[in-house]
Amino acid sequence: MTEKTTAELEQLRDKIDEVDQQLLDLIRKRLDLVARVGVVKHGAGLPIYAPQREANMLAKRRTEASDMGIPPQLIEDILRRLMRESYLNEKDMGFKQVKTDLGKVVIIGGEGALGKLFGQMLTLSGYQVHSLDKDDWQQADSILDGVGLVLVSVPIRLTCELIRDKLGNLPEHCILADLTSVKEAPLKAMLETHKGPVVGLHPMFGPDVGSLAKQVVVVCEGRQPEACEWLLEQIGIWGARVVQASADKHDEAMQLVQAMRHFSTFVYGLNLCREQADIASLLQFSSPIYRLELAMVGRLFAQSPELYADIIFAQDKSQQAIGDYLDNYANALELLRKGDRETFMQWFAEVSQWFGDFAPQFRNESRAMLQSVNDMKPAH
Ligand SMILES: C=C(O[C@@H]1C=C(C(=O)O)C=C[C@H]1O)C(=O)O
Repeated sequence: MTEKTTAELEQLRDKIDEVDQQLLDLIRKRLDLVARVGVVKHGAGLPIYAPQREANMLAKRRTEASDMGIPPQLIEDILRRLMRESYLNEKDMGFKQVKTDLGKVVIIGGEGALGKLFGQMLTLSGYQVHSLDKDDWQQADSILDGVGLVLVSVPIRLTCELIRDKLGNLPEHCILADLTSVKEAPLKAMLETHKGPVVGLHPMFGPDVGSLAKQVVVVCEGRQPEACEWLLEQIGIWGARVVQASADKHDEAMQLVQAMRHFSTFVYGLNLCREQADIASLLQFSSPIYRLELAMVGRLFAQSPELYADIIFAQDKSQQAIGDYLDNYANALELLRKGDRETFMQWFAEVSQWFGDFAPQFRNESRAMLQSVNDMKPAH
């Protein structure tokens, strides 16, 4: 069905089209300038992401927007979206190589998605990168000859055994690092197997990020941190923030951040499936927050069962965290069964108070997210 229109409306729309074309010209101009920034940064070895510059620029544009009767949040949204594009653009220019006399980088599991991403970033930074996968172990000696960094990026359940079985003979100066999402056990395996520099890394993002700008990489110190410093600087140049943590603290946080989170998402999906929910009609009735929630649950099941089984089953201690969740769920369900609204509201207030300033902060952050979920809804 064609939409209704009038001659006057069409005239105005022609003018809007002209303005949008001017916007395109301006965006092209901005992208070209950003590409030149990429070249300059590459030459000077500067990080792709410049938070101070962004904050200053956004503050100025917001004030100018206000003066012009434009909502400041509108220009901020537009600029943030453009800046996301800048990171991708600047990335293609390559990055400064922090360590020029490293020798080879060998990524074990370099054909996996995360291994590939790190391989790409290292190659863009001028390193000679080789991948060593399942079928390559006969040629391991030649692949590992002259290696300066070994990056282990294999499924969690294989990591420790692989380190112990295969990596006992690395050159003493070589850095041994891993990208596993638990840290205590792999770090222990690396320290026991290799005598040289060791560092544990956990990239807190999936392989589909496009650019590392603003992403977080957790770093757990192993041995000879001074020998690993260049690697952290290199990751910083890719735009990521390096967060130091002890392996046990990291793993403890992961019980909630990963194991519990993914497990409850899994159960949510399992429940929808077993209840035979009709997703298409749920979407029709969905509010933005429900759409976002369904998207977060659904995206889990678009990925590999092994990956999530690995993360959830990796730590025995996760059972405790997940068990506690079940207890709280059962207790809350009991209130519902008894019709005890009073206690429900008391608990609610207790949690609100405990969230403190985070509660309003999250409310603001989620408002912007929910609005963009609504913007992205397909036409019906
Ligand atoms: C273009 C730059 O790189 C990044 C992108 C920016 C942008 O698109 O305006 C601003 C700051 C940086 O995070 C820059 O540093 O100026």
